[in-house]
Amino acid sequence: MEICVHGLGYIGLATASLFVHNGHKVIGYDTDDRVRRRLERGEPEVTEEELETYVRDALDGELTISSHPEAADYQLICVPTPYDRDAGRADLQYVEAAARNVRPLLRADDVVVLESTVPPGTTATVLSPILAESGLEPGTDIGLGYVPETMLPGNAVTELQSNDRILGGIDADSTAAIEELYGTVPTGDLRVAPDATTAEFVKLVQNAFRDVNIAYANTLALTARDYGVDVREAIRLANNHPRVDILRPGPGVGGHCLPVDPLFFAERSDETQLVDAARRVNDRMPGYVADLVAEALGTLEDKTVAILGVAYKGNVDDTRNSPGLEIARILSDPETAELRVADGGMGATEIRLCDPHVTSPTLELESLADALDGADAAVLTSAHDEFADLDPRRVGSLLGERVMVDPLALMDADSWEQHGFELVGI
Ligand SMILES: NC(=O)c1ccc[n+]([C@@H]2O[C@H](COP(=O)([O-])OP(=O)(O)OC[C@H]3O[C@@H](n4cnc5c(N)ncnc54)[C@H](O)[C@@H]3O)[C@@H](O)[C@H]2O)c1
Ligand SMILES: CC(=O)N[C@@H]1[C@@H](OP(=O)(O)OP(=O)(O)OC[C@H]2O[C@@H](n3ccc(=O)[nH]c3=O)[C@H](O)[C@@H]2O)O[C@H](CO)[C@@H](O)[C@@H]1O
Repeated sequence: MEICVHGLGYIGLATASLFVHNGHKVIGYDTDDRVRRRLERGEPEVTEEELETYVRDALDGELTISSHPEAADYQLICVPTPYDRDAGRADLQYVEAAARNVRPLLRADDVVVLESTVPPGTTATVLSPILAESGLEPGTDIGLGYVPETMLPGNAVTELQSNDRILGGIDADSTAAIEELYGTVPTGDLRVAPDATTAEFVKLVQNAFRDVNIAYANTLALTARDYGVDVREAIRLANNHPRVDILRPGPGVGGHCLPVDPLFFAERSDETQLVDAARRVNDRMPGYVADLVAEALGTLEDKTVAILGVAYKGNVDDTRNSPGLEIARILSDPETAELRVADGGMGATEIRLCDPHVTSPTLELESLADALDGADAAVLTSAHDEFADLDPRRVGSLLGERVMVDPLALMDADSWEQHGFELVGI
């Protein structure tokens, strides 16, 4: 089957490659010239090793990069859907633009599939009317539906090929046509939703579930502190119950899915208080960690803090909504520092950032040794494998003061304390 994929970012490129690897011809279109040029040269901007090889193989095969979208049996839309905080809703401009690009290419019986994460109802009420302006009616003349992507950054290829797929068409024929396409690739089970809106809802349900569960763990961390209880030990014990499975507290929830997708629920419902509260709890965590740093140092005035990890989680290079960067921002803001430190530190704290996975041209990152050299405290904010092996002797010889803030509990507390460290956890 011929497929045209709109959007060749993290999801679109992986999806295009998945179909190529399973015998389809895929035309890949991205509005960004730079992205297209790199791909035409066979150089995807992908830092996950396995995914990079997977994409390169597809580019060597039947994945053709085009400067314009082309007619195809299936049009797959994998464009960004950011959250517009001022407007308080999803920004669907990229989905709408892709729909307008698809419109003139449509032929009877073609099928349009949206994979981007969207508020429930988007396929039926936003995408469908734009496509209908072609003169071909979705559900009657062409197929239309929604298939969310659920692969985990850091384990992309495995999950791309093994996760169950939810799919929902706007009518039974659309669903059947979408099932026919996704049935050709090795995934887990195909799970048919009653309609596209349910499939959209389920994607949000999964991410909000995780966000709420992490918020619960973070709430427990804050509460346990008031009772002098070790929260990780408490969660470990609680999780022995057959129906309890609490996640891990940490310095905050980053990435561009978990901090954003739950907000899409609120678009057409006033009943999202629990999900909204979870967002607030998780958003509070970087500030809480910054407070712990200030508390451990007594003052932030003239202090130097090394933030180890600006990626939003371990072993990835994505810095979107990164807790580490947010902690750095809070600590380096003199006004915030003044508010946060009992004896009123006024000078901006010097922040040194280090991350072995991030190669961002816009961030000044230092080597581990430079970041730690003479610093008053280190804060471990991404669970990179490289940090798990940190040697307290080496870190102690570099740091000015032996203060290690470890909100992810990566370090063995006993061993670091034996080396004279004040190890601050949550
Ligand atoms: N990254 C993830 O882990 C993940 C997982 C599941 C779902 N999603 C969802 O998938 C969607 C895409 O996310 P992503 O991470 O791939 O984004 P991305 O920013 O990595 O890539 C999106 C690409 O789409 C291109 N684009 C924008 N408008 C276009 C248009 N009209 N036509 C063609 N190309 C266009 C952009 O230039 C960009 O290269 C989002 O809705 C996201 O929420 C992401
Ligand atoms: C339901 C689900 O699983 N969805 C996944 C999610 O991918 P993700 O990479 O965003 O998810 P996480 O790995 O959970 O990380 C998020 C943040 O939460 C922090 N965290 C995590 C666990 C914990 O116990 N305590 C924490 O504090 C962690 O450090 C990081 O900052 O969304 C993608 C896009 O929709 C999906 O495709 C993908 O399936």
